[in-house]
Amino acid sequence: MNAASPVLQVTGLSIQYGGRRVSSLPDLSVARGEVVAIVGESGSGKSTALTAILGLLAETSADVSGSVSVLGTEVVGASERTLRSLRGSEMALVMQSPQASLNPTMRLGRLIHRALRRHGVGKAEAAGRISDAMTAVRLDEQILDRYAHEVSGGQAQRFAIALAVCLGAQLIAADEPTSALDATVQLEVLTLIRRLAEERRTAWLVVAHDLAMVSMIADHVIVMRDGEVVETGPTRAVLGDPTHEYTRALLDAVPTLPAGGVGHV
Ligand SMILES: Nc1ncnc2c1ncn2[C@@H]1O[C@H](COP(=O)(O)OP(=O)(O)OP(=O)(O)O)[C@@H](O)[C@H]1O
Repeated sequence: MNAASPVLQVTGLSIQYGGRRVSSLPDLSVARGEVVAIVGESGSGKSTALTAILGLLAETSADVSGSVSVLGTEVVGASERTLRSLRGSEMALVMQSPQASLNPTMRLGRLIHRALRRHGVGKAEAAGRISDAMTAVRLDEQILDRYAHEVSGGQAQRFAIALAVCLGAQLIAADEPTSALDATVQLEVLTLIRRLAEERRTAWLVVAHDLAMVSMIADHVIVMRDGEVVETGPTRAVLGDPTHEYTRALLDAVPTLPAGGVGHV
């Protein structure tokens, strides 16, 4: 692996249930500092692709073929041990509903300390890492004394991202990371994603159905329909001048794109 190698390289990924192909990604790479979005209507196969990339379909009835390489380690067919070592320290998942993804019985501080301990980070180093991650996501450390239900949705989502940053994840996969949040908080989380990509060189793979959001943060976009990629390319090109009628229909369904058209937050 050299610095220019992509963090994530997907080739010929196909996921079937009972012989029916529900998702496929022929070719996808995400480099350091890059945000790639997968868009499409409900049921187009976005989340299935994301979960396969994270190795989360390994113990299910899904038939996964192709190759998913995260920092040079193959995910498809990998042992649970290999997947465990990748999760957290190399790749992390940020879910749609942050509060639901955080253990409700633990204060956030205990939760983050426990995650670090599980990844072999000692107490002395943990304090520095937590403080650095909380600064990165602009959260006050006082929040660590609270439980997940005692913080706002936006704070919980920032905390979920802080957890990934703290563990050193270089690839963060996010499934609809802002759709459970209200509009102003959505913008804050989008700005955070973009900033972490730029400042920390984190690679992001974001599943979304909201094209306005995608236009604000993504460098590249992949448009999926019925389990197949119909269009892919730089965000400005795909959303600014779509070649496929399905992409055009998705764009037509967006009530308002931000003034000035596509561009980063
Ligand atoms: N465990 C499963 N068994 C059988 N089919 C499944 C399973 N999980 C997902 N599917 C099917 O795979 C297809 C793609 O679903 P997926 O959740 O990936 O779509 P999506 O684009 O992420 O949609 P949404 O935005 O609603 O989450 C759907 O037709 C779904 O019914």
